[in-house]
Amino acid sequence: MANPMPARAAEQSGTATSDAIVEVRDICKRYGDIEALRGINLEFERGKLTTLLGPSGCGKTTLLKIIAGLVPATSGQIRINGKVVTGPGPERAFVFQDFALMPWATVLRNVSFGLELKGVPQAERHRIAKHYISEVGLSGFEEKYPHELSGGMRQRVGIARAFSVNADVLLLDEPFSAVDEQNRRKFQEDLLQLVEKERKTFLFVTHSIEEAVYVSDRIVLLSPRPGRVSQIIEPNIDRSAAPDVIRRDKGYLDVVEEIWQGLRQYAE
Ligand SMILES: Nc1ncnc2c1ncn2[C@@H]1O[C@H](COP(=O)(O)OP(=O)(O)OP(=O)(O)O)[C@@H](O)[C@H]1O
Repeated sequence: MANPMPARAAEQSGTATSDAIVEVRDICKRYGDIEALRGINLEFERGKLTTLLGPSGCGKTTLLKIIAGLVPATSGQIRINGKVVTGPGPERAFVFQDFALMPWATVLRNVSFGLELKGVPQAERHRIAKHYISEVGLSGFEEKYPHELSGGMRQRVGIARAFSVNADVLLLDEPFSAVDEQNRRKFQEDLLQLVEKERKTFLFVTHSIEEAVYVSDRIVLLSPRPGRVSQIIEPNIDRSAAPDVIRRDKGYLDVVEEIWQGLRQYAE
């Protein structure tokens, strides 16, 4: 069911896709004396979900923020749809670890806020926001405030907000880290449905190998600091199978093990 590409072949295809929406070219990042990233070259294809995985501190969040235009690279270049990134832009939406919701605003206002900033008239932005609130399973919660929601529900608000602005690229930094395992699995299913339905490009950071293999078209393993691309794996999961069948599938488990072995060298 899961058929990982040999790392070398995948590495080549990982930097030679023709339909790349995001291009990362020779990115290096220093924070003072700390060298966080060194010589990162990657391309991200339209409509695919790529996960960044690697030891703590290897620069996953930094890379995501550089792509978002929230943090400048020390050297190198990011291109989105061929255009060089100089700051944040409407074609990219960042879903933060803590969701960054406005506590004083309702779910509806939070989800439609990006559209409000763009000057979209209220009726239109509420129509769009309600559509995505429903897509993430929060219909009926439009008038609730963030403190009235569980962590998982707040996460859904963050995702609905990212979808509402109709960004081509969604950058998700450990979006499921604050929710329990049951909800996490539900979100993984939701995420896969959204990837299929919306044809957006997803860049996803997680610490969970299982989660990465379950949701990703491609997994980029980064080495410890300074982060470099150490391996690219394409799990090739047959998503037509039921979730519990996939999670028990030998091919799926083999990819999980392969990645674990790849990362284990850094833990020892
Ligand atoms: N604003 C900053 N100023 C100084 N150093 C920073 C800053 N942000 C990150 N770093 C350092 O850069 C390195 C990479 O950090 P980053 O958060 O990108 O890693 P990460 O792989 O996302 O980590 P984790 O998995 O623990 O979330 C770390 O050593 C971190 O301490």
